Amino acid sequence: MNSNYLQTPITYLKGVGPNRADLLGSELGISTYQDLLNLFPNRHIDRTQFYKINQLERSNADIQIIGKIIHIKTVAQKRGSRLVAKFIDDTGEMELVWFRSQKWIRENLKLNTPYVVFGRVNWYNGKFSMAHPEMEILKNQQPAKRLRMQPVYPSTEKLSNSGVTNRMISKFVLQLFEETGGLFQETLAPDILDTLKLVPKRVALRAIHFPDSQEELARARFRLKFEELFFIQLQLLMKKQRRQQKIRGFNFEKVGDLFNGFYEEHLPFELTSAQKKVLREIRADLGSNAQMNRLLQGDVGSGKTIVALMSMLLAIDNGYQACLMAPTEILANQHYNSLKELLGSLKVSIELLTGSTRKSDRKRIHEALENGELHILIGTHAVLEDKVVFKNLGLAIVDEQHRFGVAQRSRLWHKNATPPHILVMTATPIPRTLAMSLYGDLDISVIDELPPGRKPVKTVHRFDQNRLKVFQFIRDEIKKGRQVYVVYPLIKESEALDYKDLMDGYESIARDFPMPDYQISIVHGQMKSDAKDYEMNRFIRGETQIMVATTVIEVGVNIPNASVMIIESAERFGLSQLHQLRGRVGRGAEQSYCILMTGFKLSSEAKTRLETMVATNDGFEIAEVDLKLRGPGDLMGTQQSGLLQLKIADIIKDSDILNTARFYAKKVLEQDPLLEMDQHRSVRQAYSEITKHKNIWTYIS
Ligand SMILES: Nc1ncnc2c1ncn2[C@@H]1O[C@H](COP(=O)(O)OP(=O)(O)OP(=O)(O)O)[C@@H](O)[C@H]1O
Repeated sequence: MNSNYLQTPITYLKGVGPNRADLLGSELGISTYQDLLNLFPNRHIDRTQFYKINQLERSNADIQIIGKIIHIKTVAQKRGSRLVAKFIDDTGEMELVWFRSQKWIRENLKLNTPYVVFGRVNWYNGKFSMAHPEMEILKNQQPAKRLRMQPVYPSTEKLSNSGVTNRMISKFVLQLFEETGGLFQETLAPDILDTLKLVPKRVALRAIHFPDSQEELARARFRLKFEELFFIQLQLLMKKQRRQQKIRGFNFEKVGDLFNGFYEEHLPFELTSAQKKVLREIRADLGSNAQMNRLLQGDVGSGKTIVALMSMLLAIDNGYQACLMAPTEILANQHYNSLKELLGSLKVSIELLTGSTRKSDRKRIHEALENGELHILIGTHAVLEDKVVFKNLGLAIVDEQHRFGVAQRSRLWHKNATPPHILVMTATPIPRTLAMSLYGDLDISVIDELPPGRKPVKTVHRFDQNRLKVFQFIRDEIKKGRQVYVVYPLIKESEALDYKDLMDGYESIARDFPMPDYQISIVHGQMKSDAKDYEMNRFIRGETQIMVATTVIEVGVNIPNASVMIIESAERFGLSQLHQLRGRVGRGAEQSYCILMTGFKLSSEAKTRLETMVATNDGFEIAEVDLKLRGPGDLMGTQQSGLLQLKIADIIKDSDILNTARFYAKKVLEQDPLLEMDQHRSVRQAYSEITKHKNIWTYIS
């Protein structure tokens, strides 16, 4: 059947008509045959199973029982009356109850006749009862012909008042199968179907709506999940393939004097083997003639900065410029300072460009970039402005990509006629399955080892009541020469309130830690950036011992002497944010501590978050829990990707299917990069429909 047929407006389906079509459109977003076909049921009610009355439990929903009515009475109650029937089977008795339309029911109910009753069971007044059951007379010991597994469509339970009922949708879908004959085109290649024993498309579509058994439903679901993930992977791999074939990158052939000189003379420590491995991967990319698009994942404090710097040196050795873009001014500043320090006496020019760079400096930087005198530019998104023109940008590094989004990444691409190599660094560990579906078009490197000698941060959860003890602990640490962060939550919607929390907190800390013995810095989002810098720098230089801050401090700040992180109202933070914050300590040789402060009242999810933080320091483990708690849609950066609006597969639970799908998508493309072979005809057709409609579920016919 051709795909145009399925684009027929739903109003033409028999029984729908314009009014219901409007309702379907407004309530469920269904406007074509295809939309209806793709409205997969959330679940099915299994009408193949029967209960006995003595098997009932207090809250059985959607169950059916065979029995008969032996007695009917009307019971008066405050408002109106109710009809009560005594219903028995060979194991016990229960009540069937009606509150409305009793006359008609009373007249039609038959005594001592076998019925199948269906509905939700309640426990009321010491008895089981079922209100307003669906009823059907049992003929020849068999229920009359009906669906064995009844589909329950998404939202229809909520919508029953709007006139869209579940029964109606299921009738329309049946009608759709009738009109189309259910002859939907296959979309997968025959050998994949064979090897994985997948059911054909038309069978799967029928069975996802109207299965005859649980097994049939499971096979249909598996096939459709596989298909969904397969085409997502195929898309990502095709994109990557196209990039590698078409877009030639700058070729950084040589490992020159700067890189070698730095490695031999300026490296302040031995690289970890994970850092070395990642550098090898990056070097291989840069010298491969293809354009690099690599995601560098490394847990907090794993040492990404040095990897970034050495990659930039490779660019400069080969006559190109490099830039590093950070999400906040504080971070850009910090990168600039630490890179400058690492470079020491090496002959490399480096500048910082942010929103607060003075006009005259800005002009000088622009000129030096254009004439090629400037080797490395560090900055915020100010780097993306059109006025910023490079002579030959060879490598662009983006720190903390989720703050930038894909659109900004692509602006970097267009800074040259030939796109620069791109390295995206993130400290938010992304579980592998998710990374694969999100960044399948990027290559991934992981620094999975911390520099030696790091002691894991000790994390504890304390209630606000114990604040005095916590303060005493802070005093002791400060006495030992350490520094302390106290962080307050910041939630955009109530900035004023947050600000008040922060200021109250600051005052109370100032009372308990009075000058001149203690000096306190404060940094928050509403401060001007030079004031922020001033306060930051006092803390960095060790002039202040306590830093009171909002989450502006969250990413990337590197002050090894700070060894205590107090997080106020810790229940208000997400897991990955808590982990990021904790990552600000434990960066030096001293034992560090993270103290999560909360009140007594905690939701169970908040408890899980706090327990997870106390139990582990491993960013990947934390990311897995986070993903389970919040779902992928919420994970930073995934919203824009659009890739995760999965219809049937679940990126976490179906990670095995995802891996299989990726394996086969790869295999198909290795064999047949342009999908030209006969055996891939169905895949090719489906793929071109997807790219046309930008939605993998519109090609389904
Ligand atoms: N191989 C190493 N041996 C010893 N110390 C190292 C090593 N690599 C990095 N460091 C030090 O570890 C600290 C953290 O490194 P860096 O700031 O690069 O971490 P990061 O990966 O950027 O972490 P974050 O994402 O939390 O900012 C720095 O003080 C750095 O000098």
